[in-house]
Amino acid sequence: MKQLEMSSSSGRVVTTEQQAHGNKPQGKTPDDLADSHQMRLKLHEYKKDLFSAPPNSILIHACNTRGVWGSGIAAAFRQRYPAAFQIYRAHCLQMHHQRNAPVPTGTCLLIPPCETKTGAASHWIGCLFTSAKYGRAKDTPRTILKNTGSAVRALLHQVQVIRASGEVVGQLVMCRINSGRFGVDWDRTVDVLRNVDVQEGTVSEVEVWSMDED
Ligand SMILES: Nc1ncnc2c1ncn2[C@@H]1O[C@H](COP(=O)(O)OP(=O)(O)OC[C@H]2O[C@H](OP(=O)(O)O)[C@H](O)[C@@H]2O)[C@@H](O)[C@H]1O
Repeated sequence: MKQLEMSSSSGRVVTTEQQAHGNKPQGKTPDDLADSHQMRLKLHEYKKDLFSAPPNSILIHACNTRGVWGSGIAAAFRQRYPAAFQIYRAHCLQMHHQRNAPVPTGTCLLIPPCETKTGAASHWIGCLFTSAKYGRAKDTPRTILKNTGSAVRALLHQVQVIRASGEVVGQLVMCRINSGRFGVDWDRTVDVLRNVDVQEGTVSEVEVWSMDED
């Protein structure tokens, strides 16, 4: 069940899941107090073209684990970043094995700027594996949302490690992941993203750039 935070009459924050199960704790437990101090990922939404992000930004999109950037924004990525596509494809088809050991969903592949064509943008590309397959065989919205939380946590961790190594990694810029071909309402993905826990002093903000009409 979707966990929506809502205030009870006593002012304590409970979840719809607790309500559904008649679980009505009386006061704040130590876990609750720790949780209330937990920082969450901040999202800032803009009406902008993702591909116009500044050099070294990380452009983030949702991917299947089958090595296909076939349509939607993935196809635009394949056209603009053919070298990055080859890295994604090798990750899916050579580093992993489709049948025996596919790329685990809920993980992320972060591809450094690698295009050599004159004029190519120097963007990192963050591939969030939110569904195993694509098209009619895509995962259910519930599974895609679960995978999204894990994949974003994995991405934030990778960015932190890379920055610590001294590499230049700019801002994180995401499209409205899952909201097109994967068929998940954008608002549901926003709920998941806003619940991703972050640590102080680490990456804690993501910009969403989309040209979609609201
Ligand atoms: N050309 C373009 N330029 C700029 N923005 C564009 C655009 N085209 C669409 N958008 C927007 O980008 C957001 C996400 O919409 P998308 O449908 O792309 O992605 P998604 O995350 O739901 O699904 C991922 C699966 O889509 C593909 O599937 P296939 O392989 O073909 O099966 C992949 O491979 C994955 O597997 C929405 O806001 C769209 O308005």
